[in-house]
Amino acid sequence: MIRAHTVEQVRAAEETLLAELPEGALMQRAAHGLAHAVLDLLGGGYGGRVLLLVGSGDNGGDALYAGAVLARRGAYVEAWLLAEKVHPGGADALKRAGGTLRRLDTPSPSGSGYSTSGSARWSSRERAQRATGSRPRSFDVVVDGIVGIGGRPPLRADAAAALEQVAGIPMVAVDTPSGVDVDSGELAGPHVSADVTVTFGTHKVAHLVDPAALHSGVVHLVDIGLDLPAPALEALQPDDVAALLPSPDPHAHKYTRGVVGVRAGSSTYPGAALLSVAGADCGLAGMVRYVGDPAVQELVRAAHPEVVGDGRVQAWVVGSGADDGAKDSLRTALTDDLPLVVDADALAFADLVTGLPAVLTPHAGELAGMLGVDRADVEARPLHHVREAAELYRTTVLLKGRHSLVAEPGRPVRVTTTGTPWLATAGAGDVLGGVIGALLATGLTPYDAASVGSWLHGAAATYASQGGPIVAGDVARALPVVVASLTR
Ligand SMILES: NC(=O)C1=CN([C@@H]2O[C@H](COP(=O)(O)OP(=O)(O)OC[C@H]3O[C@@H](n4cnc5c(N)ncnc54)[C@H](OP(=O)(O)O)[C@@H]3O)[C@@H](O)[C@H]2O)[C@@H](O)CC1
Ligand SMILES: Nc1ncnc2c1ncn2[C@@H]1O[C@H](COP(=O)(O)OP(=O)(O)O)[C@@H](O)[C@H]1O
Ligand SMILES: [K+]
Repeated sequence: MIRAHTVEQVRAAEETLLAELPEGALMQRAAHGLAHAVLDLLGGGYGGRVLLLVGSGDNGGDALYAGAVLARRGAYVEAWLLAEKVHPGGADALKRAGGTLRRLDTPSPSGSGYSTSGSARWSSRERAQRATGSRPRSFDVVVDGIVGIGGRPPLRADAAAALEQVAGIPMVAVDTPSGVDVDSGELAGPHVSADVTVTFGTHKVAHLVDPAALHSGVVHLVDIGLDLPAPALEALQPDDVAALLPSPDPHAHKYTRGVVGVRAGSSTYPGAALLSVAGADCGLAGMVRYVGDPAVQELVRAAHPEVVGDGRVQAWVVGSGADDGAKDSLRTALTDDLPLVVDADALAFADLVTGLPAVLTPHAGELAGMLGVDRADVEARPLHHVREAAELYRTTVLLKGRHSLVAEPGRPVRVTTTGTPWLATAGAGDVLGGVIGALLATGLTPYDAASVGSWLHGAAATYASQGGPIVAGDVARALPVVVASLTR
C-alpha cells in the first residue's frame, strides 16, 4: 500500500524522531536519498551540471547538502539562493565541496544567474535569452529546493521568475513540487512541474491527488524512519488488490460466488446495457442478471449468452444509459435492500441512497451537478469535493478521472493510480460500474469494491492499450487476464 500523510502528521512524527537522533541526522538521510536519485538520473556525478534552486527553509537545506554530495562526486553544482538567509550548514557544506553559490541579485558571469529580487528585474542579457527562448547555460538537471512542506502557495514572484528561467530542463523536486498545495493537491499560480519528486518518510497528498499529482512526476520515497499514524490517503498496490480479490473456494457454486444484477441501458442507449453487463460479466461473480427493455435484453443475451433475467441477486448496478427510466430503476433496485452501484443518469437521484451501502460513481461533471458547483471547480479541487459528497450522502463516492478517488466517511481516501489516458473513451465508465457491482455481489464492502474495481479497470485498460487506442469493450475483455496475473 502506498500511504500519504498530511503535513501536520509528518511534523508530529518528525518531532518524535528528531528528539531521538543526533542533530542534523534526519536531514542527512534526506539529502543522501536525494543525491542518489539525482545521480541515478544523471547516470553518475562526473561531468554532470546541476542547478539548485534554494529557498529559505529546510527544503533548501536538503538541496544544498545533496548538492555537496553531488559536487564531491564530480558534478558542477551551482546554487541560486532565493532568500537572504538559507540553511547555513547546507550552504557551508556546498561551499566546502566546491559548489558555486549565487544570490538572486548577483548575475553569474555565464549569465546563468539572474537579477530579480521580488519583482522581475532581468539583466539585458537575460531578457534577450527569455525573448529568444534560449536557456541559461545548460544544466542537466534542476533541483527544486524552493519550498517543501513548509510552503504556502502561491509561490513568490522571485521563485516563479527563477522557474521561468529554467523551463525545459529536467526537474527533480525536493519533497514536493514547489508551489502546489501539499495537503489538498490543488494549484494556485506558478508551480514546479517535476520529472521526479524525491520525498521523505511518507508520500504527501499532493503526490497522489490531481492536479498536483500530474506535476509530481515519478515519486521516489526515501525512508527516514518516521513512525506514522493512519494515513489521510492510500493507493492500493498489486499485493493489496490480490489480498482483497474474491477467489472461489473448492466447494463454490455460482450462487455462493455472488450474483450481480444490472439495471442499465434503454432503447435510446442499448450500448450502455451491453457495456455494464460486460463489466459485471468479467467472471468475478458467479452469475449476472440483466433487467431492462425487452429489445435491449435480447441484445444482451446475444452478446452474453450466460446472462439471465430477473431474480435474486446480491448487488445491483443501476443507471448507465438508463435515460428517463433511471429513477424507477433505482427505486425498484432499492426495494431489495442490497448494496448497489449508482451511475450516470441515476446519480440525479442519489439522495435516495443517502446513508445506504452504495457506490456512487460520478465523473467531475456529474459530481458538479450533484453538489451544485461548477465542473471546473470539481476538477481543480477533486479531493475536497469527493470528501464533501461522501459526507453529504453518507456513503461511498468514487470520483472518476485520471487518478480516481474513493471517499467514505471516516476512511482514508483511496486513490487509483492505474490506467492510461486512452481509458478516457465512451462507455468505459459503464464497464467500471459493472465490475464494481460484481465485486459487491461477491461480498466486498462498497469501499473495497470501488477501490479494487477501479484499480482493476485501470490495469485492464493499460494491458489492453499497450500504449495505443482502446474502446470500452477492450477493457472488459482484458479484466480476466489482469485478475489471473494477480491470483497466480
Ligand atoms: N519533516 C521531515 O520529516 C523532514 C523534513 N525535511 C525537509 O524539510 C522541509 C520542510 O522544511 P521547512 O519547515 O523549513 O519548510 P520549507 O518547506 O523549507 O519552506 C518554508 C520556507 O519557505 C518560505 N516560503 C513559504 N511559502 C513560500 C512561497 N509561497 N514562496 C516562496 N517561499 C515560501 C518561507 O520563508 P519565509 O516566509 O520565512 O521567508 C519558509 O521559511 C521538508 O519539505 C523536507 O524537504 C528533511 O530535511 C528531513 C525530514
Ligand atoms: N485522463 C484519464 N486518464 C485515465 N483514465 C481516465 C482519464 N479520464 C477518464 N478516465 C477514466 O475513464 C473512465 C471514463 O468514465 P466515464 O466518464 O463515466 O465515461 P462514460 O460515461 O463514457 O462511460 C473512468 O473510469 C475514468 O476514471
Ligand atoms: K520543493
